[in-house]
Amino acid sequence: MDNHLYTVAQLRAIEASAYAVLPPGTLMQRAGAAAAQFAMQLLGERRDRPVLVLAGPGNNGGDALELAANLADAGIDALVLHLPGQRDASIETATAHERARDGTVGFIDMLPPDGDWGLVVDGLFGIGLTRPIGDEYREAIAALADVRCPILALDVPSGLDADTGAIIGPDGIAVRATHTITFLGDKPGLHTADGRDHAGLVHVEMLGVGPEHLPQSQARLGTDDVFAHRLAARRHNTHKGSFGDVAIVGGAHGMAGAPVLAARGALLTGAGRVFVAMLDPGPGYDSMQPELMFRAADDFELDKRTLVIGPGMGGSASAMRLLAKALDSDSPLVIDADAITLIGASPDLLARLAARSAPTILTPHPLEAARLLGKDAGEVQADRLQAARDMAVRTNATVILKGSGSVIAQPNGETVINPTGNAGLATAGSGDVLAGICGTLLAQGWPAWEAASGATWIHGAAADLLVANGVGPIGLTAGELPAAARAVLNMLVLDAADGN
Ligand SMILES: NC(=O)C1=CN([C@@H]2O[C@H](COP(=O)(O)OP(=O)(O)OC[C@H]3O[C@@H](n4cnc5c(N)ncnc54)[C@H](OP(=O)(O)O)[C@@H]3O)[C@@H](O)[C@H]2O)[C@H](O)CC1
Ligand SMILES: [K+]
Repeated sequence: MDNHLYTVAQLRAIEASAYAVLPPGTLMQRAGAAAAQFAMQLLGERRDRPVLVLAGPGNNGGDALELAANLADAGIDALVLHLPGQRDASIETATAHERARDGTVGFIDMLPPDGDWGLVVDGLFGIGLTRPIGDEYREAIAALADVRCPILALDVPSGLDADTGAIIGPDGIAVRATHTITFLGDKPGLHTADGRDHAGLVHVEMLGVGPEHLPQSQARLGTDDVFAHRLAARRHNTHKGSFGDVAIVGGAHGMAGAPVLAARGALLTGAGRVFVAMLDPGPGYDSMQPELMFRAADDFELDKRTLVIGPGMGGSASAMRLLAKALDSDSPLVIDADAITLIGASPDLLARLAARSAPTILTPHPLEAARLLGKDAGEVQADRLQAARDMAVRTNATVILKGSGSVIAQPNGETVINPTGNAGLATAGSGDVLAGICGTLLAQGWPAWEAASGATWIHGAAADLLVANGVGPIGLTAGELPAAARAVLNMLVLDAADGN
């Protein structure tokens, strides 16, 4: 599956390269036709209902006018609110406007208060949006808040930054589409930050443009292809030592829950043995999961096993000492939570981290990433791909920047946006479970890149499985994730065995 993601600059280059070999207007006509076909699918049985088409000042508006003309030709009652602004339209947009006018497209100059639409199409702005949306465009978008029918965004939901998924601000506004048909290539901004909430289901339409026009992309949308080759069915002749040891290092006084959740995540995704090396003795056992082996962190052997360090670890001197030891070890390492914060505050620990050669994964949330990058969380969220890449370079490790559309980056700049998961993951302890799953995959010999991509995909798919079974997203708890992750992993292994 071509799951590449292209920047606006790359899309402009694709457009220009295709433009050079096609008659003028061809791309827009193809975009309008493809969008109209998609719109008809969304209308389904409701083809007798009117379709509202918002057409903006540029070529995104041109796509919308082409769509409206195609819908009208198919007998649909297409009503266009055309907001051309002051600028002169491009030739292809003027042609599209003429075609719409010459057909049976209706033009309205304001939105009826009680529009009973079968579908609304957002053709206000696409990749050309350069500043916050205002004036009549803002009013039109605000009026969509009460709409109950599907909303189809053309190319990009108007108001969203196609590169970052941030709403172009300050004080910006963006269309909340249920579906987006995006042209010439998929965009990172549709899948991370505010992208998932505003793009809805994304359909990529290449407009007949072949691979010869496509540049090398650095970013991809995650699929299980990235790690499927690592999924091995279990042979009968094995023992618990065959599947690697994982040790969770953390658990300062009063913070026993985090390492326990990480340990359960590791155990239920297949680690052979799971230790919980606690800074503070804590309860000394997990009654729900007696398989977990509790030890005192201070005299626990950190070498020769995979470590997940940070859950509930706090910031004490002994925590720093343990972290330094772990960083200097040859053990595969997952660094989470308080351990990231400690590294962000200590150039010495950062230097030890960057000097590592064993597989290393960091799993920051935006605030932890901000601390390590010396930025604020808002700057990290304003460009999540860049923040994840910067952090991977600075730490010389694979980074999972968590959040809606988690971004996985490695020092060479390669980036994946994870497509699985839902709002239910925004719950205490969810990140601990992810760190544990990362630990298990590293313990089974997966390289850091596949382990990070795989763990993030499985962790999100576990939340999706729970929601599909009526658990959450409201009230979904981290403690429910490990068993769901186990189910997802075993389904993936079966699929891989069946060659799917
Ligand atoms: N070119 C082709 O063959 C194809 C293009 N595709 C579609 O085209 C858009 C990109 O079109 P473009 O005209 O570059 O830009 P937009 O339509 O997204 O934006 C329109 C112009 O609006 C102005 N602008 C920017 N921000 C604002 C704002 N906040 N308020 C008002 N106006 C704004 C800006 O012009 P300025 O000169 O005012 O800066 C924009 O240029 C792409 O997304 C596709 O939908 C087809 O995909 C393929 C064929
Ligand atoms: K749009």
